[in-house]
Amino acid sequence: MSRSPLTYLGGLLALYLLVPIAAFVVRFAVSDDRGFEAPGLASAFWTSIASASISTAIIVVLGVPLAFALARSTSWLSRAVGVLVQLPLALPPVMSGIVLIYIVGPYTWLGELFGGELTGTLTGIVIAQTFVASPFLVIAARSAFAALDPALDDLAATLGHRPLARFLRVALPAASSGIGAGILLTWLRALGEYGATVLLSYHPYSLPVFTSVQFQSSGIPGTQAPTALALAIAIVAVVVGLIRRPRRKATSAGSRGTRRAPTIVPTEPRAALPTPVSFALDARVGGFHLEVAHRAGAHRIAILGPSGSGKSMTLRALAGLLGDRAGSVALAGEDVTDVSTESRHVGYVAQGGALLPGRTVRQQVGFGVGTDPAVAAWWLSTLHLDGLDDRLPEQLSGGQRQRVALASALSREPRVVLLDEPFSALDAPVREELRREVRRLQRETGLSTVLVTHDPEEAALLADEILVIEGGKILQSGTRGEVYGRPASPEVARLLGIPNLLRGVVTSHGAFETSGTTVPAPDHGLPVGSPVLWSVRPERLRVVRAVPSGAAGSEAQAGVAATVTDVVDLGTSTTVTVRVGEGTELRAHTTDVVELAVGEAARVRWDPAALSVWADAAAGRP
Ligand SMILES: Nc1ncnc2c1ncn2[C@@H]1O[C@H](COP(=O)(O)OP(=O)(O)OP(=O)(O)O)[C@@H](O)[C@H]1O
Repeated sequence: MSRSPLTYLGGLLALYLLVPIAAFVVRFAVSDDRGFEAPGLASAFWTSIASASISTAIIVVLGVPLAFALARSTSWLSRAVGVLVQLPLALPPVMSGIVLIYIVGPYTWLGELFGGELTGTLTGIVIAQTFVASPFLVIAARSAFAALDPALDDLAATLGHRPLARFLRVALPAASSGIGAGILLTWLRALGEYGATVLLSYHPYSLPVFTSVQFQSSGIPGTQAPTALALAIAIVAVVVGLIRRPRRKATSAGSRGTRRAPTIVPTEPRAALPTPVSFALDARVGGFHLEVAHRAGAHRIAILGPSGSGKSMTLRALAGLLGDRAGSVALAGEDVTDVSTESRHVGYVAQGGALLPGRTVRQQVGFGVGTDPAVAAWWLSTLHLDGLDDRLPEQLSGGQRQRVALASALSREPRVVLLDEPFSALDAPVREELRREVRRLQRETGLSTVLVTHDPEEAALLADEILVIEGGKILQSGTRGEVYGRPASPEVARLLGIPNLLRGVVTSHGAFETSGTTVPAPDHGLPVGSPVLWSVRPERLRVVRAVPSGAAGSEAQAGVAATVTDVVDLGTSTTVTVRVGEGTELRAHTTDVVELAVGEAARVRWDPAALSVWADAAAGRP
């Protein structure tokens, strides 16, 4: 162990906490009369056990829903309630007893209603303990609920589960370890409660009150037995709290023994009808305004945009997760704006592929309301998940998790699947494999998809229609060919990842000048002298070795003179960077064998029709 000052400081506190207990244990061990025969001890012990258990049960039933509500809401009311319910922690317990007397004392309205039975009884002890111990559970459970991934609730909603089912079947199990620790702490606090109890119910004696009475009547020796009992309970409780549920191990198909799941014959889902998604969204979340509209012509669309552009928000709105005020949504022409998420029959694979904690792969894919187990089994097999049925999420690789998330969404036979950057966290080979898998499913099962991505290649691979968005607004939408072939603006070209985005000035209707070089271009209709931005896709450029002027015909001299500045061999293709004119760089991409070297003179050629040209608004001229 390191001997830093921190170790000594921490050790000092540990000693301070342990030495008194050790001193008591030594005295207790050598004592002749430990006082276990004292009248009233057993009754005080059982009174404390019973009252602490009853008050903990009350706190759990009422406190867990309260903690859930506090964790989910960000309203000022919820924040205020969150602070107020912690007050009994800050109030000295005796004062808690005093404030309680104002409500349940024998001469209050409530006290009289119950014939004075709310004080001086077991009920009184329970009331005192419940008041003092509640904050322990509420704080622990609220933290446990707040730590849950909100995507789990969205996932369960899109799988058809209503709010109460989501609370009971998703949130509660996922937060159970934090809540369990809170329950233990609450029970121990209730058991040890003295200050409020002594004011509300001096009789019957609880263990702490009995100990105090013993101390006053017979001094320290009479307190040994109750103290030893309390210490034993505390030790047992701490040990119970430390025991972790054994982690379930993955079991192979052959090792499940007699508890094998019934064999299900996989059944292919019904043929899916192409479901184009049209929408007109207008939603504000925080300070962000999403205003996007699209009338779909295809049933495979991609939403492409930079981080924070509103892609996920669009997908959440399509799933109904932003409520019906977020704008209108139609699936295959049918207006579903007023249809709740649970009934929309839209599959949703959240960013990172959220899976339900503590549930096996088989349970995950069968979790959707109304899911046919045979169809779920078919998707497990189709997505190559055979043999992983009994694995828990943490026992899966990233690619397997993503497949399970997809299988869960598909098993409910949704009309359309919303995929939020489904492959972003995967390494290149797995990403490539899964993309091909989804593409195959689109082709073979007629799967309708809305894909969110910031990867132009992925969008092109998995969608026929592309929406490019930025800042919550659509920059361009259209077919893949339209968007990729003719980016509507320099911003779109940038988001499509086209590296050759350059400035120039129009010199004639078929050309402009960039860095002292004349660039052949399509007839753009801009007046001579206009500043322009232009771009050309790297794969549309061809770089060839320069031949000495006069050594060959005009064919060899075609294109623009350039110098090779970099050659990157990517294995199956090559990227060549060249400098043209006074420092402008162009990047070319080719699958041909490249024999050029850095520093070599070259000529770069392109079909003028391959250039996109825009008036450079930023230059302040038309
Ligand atoms: N609950 C929220 N409260 C306030 N602002 C939010 C909330 N959720 C999202 N935003 C903001 O809305 C904008 C759009 O968020 P969104 O998650 O849709 O972006 P995105 O395009 O999916 O980004 P990324 O690619 O990084 O996931 C962001 O600026 C984000 O900060």
